[in-house]
Amino acid sequence: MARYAQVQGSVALITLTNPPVNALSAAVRLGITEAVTRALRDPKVKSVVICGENGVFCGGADIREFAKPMTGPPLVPMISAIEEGDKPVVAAIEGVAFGGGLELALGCHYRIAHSKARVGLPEVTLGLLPAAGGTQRLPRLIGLAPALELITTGRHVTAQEALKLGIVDKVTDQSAQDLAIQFAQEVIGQPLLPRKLSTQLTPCPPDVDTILDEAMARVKQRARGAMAPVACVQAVRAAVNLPYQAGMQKEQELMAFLFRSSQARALQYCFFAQRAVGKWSLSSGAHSGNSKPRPVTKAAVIGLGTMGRGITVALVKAGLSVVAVETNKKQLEMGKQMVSAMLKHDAQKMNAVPRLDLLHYTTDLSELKNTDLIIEAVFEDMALKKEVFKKLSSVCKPDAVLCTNTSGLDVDELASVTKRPELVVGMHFFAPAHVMKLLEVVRGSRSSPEVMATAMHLGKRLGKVSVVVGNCSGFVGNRMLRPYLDQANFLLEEGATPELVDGALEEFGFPMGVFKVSDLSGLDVGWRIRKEAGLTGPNVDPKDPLRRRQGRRYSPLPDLVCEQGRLGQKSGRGWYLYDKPGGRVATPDPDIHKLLEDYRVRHGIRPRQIGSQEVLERCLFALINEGFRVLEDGMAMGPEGIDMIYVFGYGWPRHRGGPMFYAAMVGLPRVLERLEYYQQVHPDVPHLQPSSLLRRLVVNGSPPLDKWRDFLQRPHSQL
Ligand SMILES: CCCCCCC[C@H](O)CC(=O)SCCNC(=O)CCNC(=O)[C@H](O)C(C)(C)COP(=O)([O-])OP(=O)([O-])OC[C@H]1O[C@@H](n2cnc3c(N)ncnc32)[C@H](O)[C@@H]1OP(=O)([O-])[O-]
Ligand SMILES: NC(=O)c1ccc[n+]([C@@H]2O[C@H](COP(=O)([O-])OP(=O)(O)OC[C@H]3O[C@@H](n4cnc5c(N)ncnc54)[C@H](O)[C@@H]3O)[C@@H](O)[C@H]2O)c1
Repeated sequence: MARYAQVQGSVALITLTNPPVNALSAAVRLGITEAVTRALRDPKVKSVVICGENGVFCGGADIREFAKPMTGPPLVPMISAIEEGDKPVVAAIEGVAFGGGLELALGCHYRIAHSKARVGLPEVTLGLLPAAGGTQRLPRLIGLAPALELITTGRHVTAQEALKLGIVDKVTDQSAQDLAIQFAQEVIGQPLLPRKLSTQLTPCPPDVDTILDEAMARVKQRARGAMAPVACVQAVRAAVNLPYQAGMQKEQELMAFLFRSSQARALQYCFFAQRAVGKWSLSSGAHSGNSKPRPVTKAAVIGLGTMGRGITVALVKAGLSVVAVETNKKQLEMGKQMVSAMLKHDAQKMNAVPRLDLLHYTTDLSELKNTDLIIEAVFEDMALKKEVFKKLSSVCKPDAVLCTNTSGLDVDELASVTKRPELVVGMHFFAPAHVMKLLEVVRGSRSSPEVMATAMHLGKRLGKVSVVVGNCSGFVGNRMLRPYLDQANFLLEEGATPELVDGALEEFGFPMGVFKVSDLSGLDVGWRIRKEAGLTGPNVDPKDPLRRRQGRRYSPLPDLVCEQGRLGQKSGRGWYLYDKPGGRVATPDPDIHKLLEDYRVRHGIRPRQIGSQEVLERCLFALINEGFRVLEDGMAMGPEGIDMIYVFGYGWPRHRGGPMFYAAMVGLPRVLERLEYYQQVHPDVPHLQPSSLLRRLVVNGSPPLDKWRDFLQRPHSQL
């Protein structure tokens, strides 16, 4: 797990060998410890180089080992032995030096990086802190403020920035290993003490307390209940206020606390779940390993509205040439301007040239003859979309992949109007499409494995977390959102206010509560959908009472709000009041409180005190319950997919792992018991009726989440 060689006569070369990222597993730590001891003891060795195999220095501690009892030599004494030795040790960083990997490099006396390498301390993203001396050595090396920023965000840093910050000593375009071997010979005999970071003081500006206090305020505001960023600041404070050994003690204490936390478990689960969803499989036996994506170099986007613009930007940024088609001349002009502005803005940030040359705009569908893949993003109207798909089917080359960005319409119905239903697939982006990382890849009943592979591969090229989902109304994310929204509205009827509901959800960790999000997206969007579904407007069955639709409880409150012209941020008024149309700062609105009071009087509802616990249980457990139904219906590959959809598309706090992980943490019996309770109180709300999968899991002793698949009656039935 660590290879030892003597090169150039006097240099010991220690190579970490644990593919794919040379994580510091027990065997690697043992290998390094033995190799370093040998090098330090051998009188013929005058200096040492540590590098990693296959162009990767080290991806840090082996995260898989965190769930098991600790074995092998610990990292801290291993790194101390390197630093304390009397021979210069040079780290040759290629690929990445992350987490424990960078901490190992910081224990070395010199660091040389390849120009394409990246370094960083991403432990905070796993609910931890750098606990192999990173919080104590990095501030001593680069100063308080930059160290705080890197450790609390976990940001990856390029070799060039690392050189500027002083994290590495040299950057090369050639082999970092070769340069490190040469360098290791040149520094033999030079004083080592100034290179031993543990012996140095953290350079402190006069306003050190202000910097630390501001950093703490920043992480608390940004982290919304996440513990690791707070602990990171506390550990770095120790690097300023305490001698090295005492600082290390503090680092260990904080790590011990975080290591056992449910937040760390949730974040580490997210790390693996994010990777697991990329490895899709279908019930036919096709999977990511045996299905080849088609080459896509030229793409097209139909409709340059909100979504089309973002999708176009995302495609161009990934280097694809794009034909953008829009029928409405005004929209085309506006789309053009906005796409160019977004590309220029992005390029400016990256110090690059915007690739406007990759774009071609047209109003004519016949210009799509040579495109490999087309993404339709016209209005959410089945008849219109069918017309577009029919045309695409005759205009495009026979093997072109046809994708729809519909939010929830039937992909099979669209496929049925084409001559190539096997080449039709849903690519459901989230707004703004060039920013949001989630992509639902919707499998129609006839979508071929090759087309699934193509959509998933394209998602990866666009930098998305792509999740395969089944073709049901609302797919997975929007389908689960419905019971959540319903519960929020029912809570208003029963006595809550928008700010009470949002407050509880924000306290839980959502960046915005449900009513603030609705104001942001525009209340008319849902209003239009409800009208089309016959839930409000002229198509309502006259026999339905006002608060009942299609046999179940219905809250007309959102419709009443829209009828008053309150459409959300865009009209300056929605569930909240804004300073102007388009304003972003929400303030509670007495008019909404009055509307709610009048409504309750009109319907004879006695308002009651509603607490945060009820808000969370009713909104979140209803959503989770639908998640179990999604699994049961075979619309998702597993709970990991659902969780990644919510973390990357709906603002679910990552440190709570996603709704299904959260249910497992709360305990399935508890979720079931509360759903049963609320269902008794609200028998007219079918969403609260516990799913049979949830019941089955509880009856079977609530197995861990990775075993839930064994309890599905029709695993992967729709995929
Ligand atoms: C009390 C205890 C005291 C401990 C002391 C603390 C020490 C330290 O402070 C803690 C840490 O270092 S925490 C660690 C801090 N480090 C980090 O947070 C870095 C985490 N890693 C990354 O950011 C990315 O993987 C890379 C950028 C390294 C590569 O990206 P890429 O090229 O797109 O590739 P990819 O698809 O991403 O990964 C390929 C495969 O490798 C797998 N794997 C990866 N890293 C792993 C790890 N550390 N481990 C295990 N496995 C790891 C990954 O799951 C995948 O497996 P699969 O079975 O094939 O699916
Ligand atoms: N807005 C969102 O948050 C969001 C999120 C995910 C998915 N979606 C889905 O994406 C699709 C587009 O939504 P949007 O919000 O961008 O709509 P939008 O109203 O902003 O834009 C639709 C555009 O399509 C154009 N168009 C209409 N018919 C056309 C045709 N035949 N050929 C070319 N262009 C045509 C319109 O002129 C308009 O510019 C819908 O299916 C919607 O459900 C929307």
